[in-house]
Amino acid sequence: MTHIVKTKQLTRAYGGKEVVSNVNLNIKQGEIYGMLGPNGAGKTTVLKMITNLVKPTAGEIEIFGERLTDTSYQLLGRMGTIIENPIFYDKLTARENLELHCEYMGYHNKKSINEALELVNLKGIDKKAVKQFSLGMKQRLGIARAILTKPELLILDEPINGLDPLGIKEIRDLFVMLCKQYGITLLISSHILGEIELIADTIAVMNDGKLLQEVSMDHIAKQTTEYIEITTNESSKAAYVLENHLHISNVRITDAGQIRIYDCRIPQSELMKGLVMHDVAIEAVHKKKGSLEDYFLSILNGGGVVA
Ligand SMILES: Nc1ncnc2c1ncn2[C@@H]1O[C@H](COP(=O)(O)OP(=O)(O)OP(=O)(O)O)[C@@H](O)[C@H]1O
Repeated sequence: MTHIVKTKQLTRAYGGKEVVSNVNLNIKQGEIYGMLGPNGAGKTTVLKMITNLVKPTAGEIEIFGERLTDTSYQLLGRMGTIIENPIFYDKLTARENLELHCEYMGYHNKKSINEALELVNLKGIDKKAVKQFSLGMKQRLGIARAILTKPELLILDEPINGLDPLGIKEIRDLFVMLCKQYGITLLISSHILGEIELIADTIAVMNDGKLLQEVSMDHIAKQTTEYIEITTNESSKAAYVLENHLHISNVRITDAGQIRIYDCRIPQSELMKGLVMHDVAIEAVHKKKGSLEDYFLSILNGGGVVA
């Protein structure tokens, strides 16, 4: 599959300290690529390098198959971006802001303003001054501005910051639509897993300037392991019986005192029978699947999940 963005050993240092170290991203055409990591992980710096706002200390960036240089204006013209909070002329209306942007970009297709306003659901209030806009409306206007020139690649830094749940859903649906219907590749950063797990095709996990993992959501779905959870008031005794009498080795007691068995081949009826025979009172037995959150926490904590 063609890669829209590729970074090779991308590195940026400030005052001798690397805030992005040897990052290799591979963003495929037509996908939603989520960059996930806690505040300060280096996500914004990576996005700024990809959009030529910050120069790498070392490494290379390839966009649309071409190497990004100081003079890659054409490549940049094929992208739409929101890096940090979008800034507008507050006294001007939404439409006037978009008209100015078109002029600035040398893009003279006035029809696209209507289309963009419609896509982000701002058509009815395009004549309002931006200073009267809520944060969510400004965010949507930012997206309208970013898609105005019909970019092939949309780069959005924390686009869901500060939105309420309804606003988040609207924006999320918009992203999926832009990707699926318009074939736009989206690169989205976030520090909140829940914001991108529902839409991303691939996720890059960053921490402390490093890329810890680049992994497809399909792969993650297969990796999130199943386990059997037993609820009992006698967890130590239950664990002892499971290990020593039933010879099950992969047993863990959680902080909440529940027992987890990471081998789902053992029939639950057999487990219950064995425990009851050794006088362990059981309240419940369930088969469960590890959450995505567990998976990402294990990556951030240096867990051994390998893509
Ligand atoms: N211009 C700069 N000068 C010095 N340090 C900087 C500069 N820009 C970023 N940094 C530092 O680089 C590190 C990564 O910052 P960056 O903004 O890329 O992280 P982030 O993952 O986007 O987090 P956030 O969501 O908080 O923006 C931080 O420690 C930040 O303080």
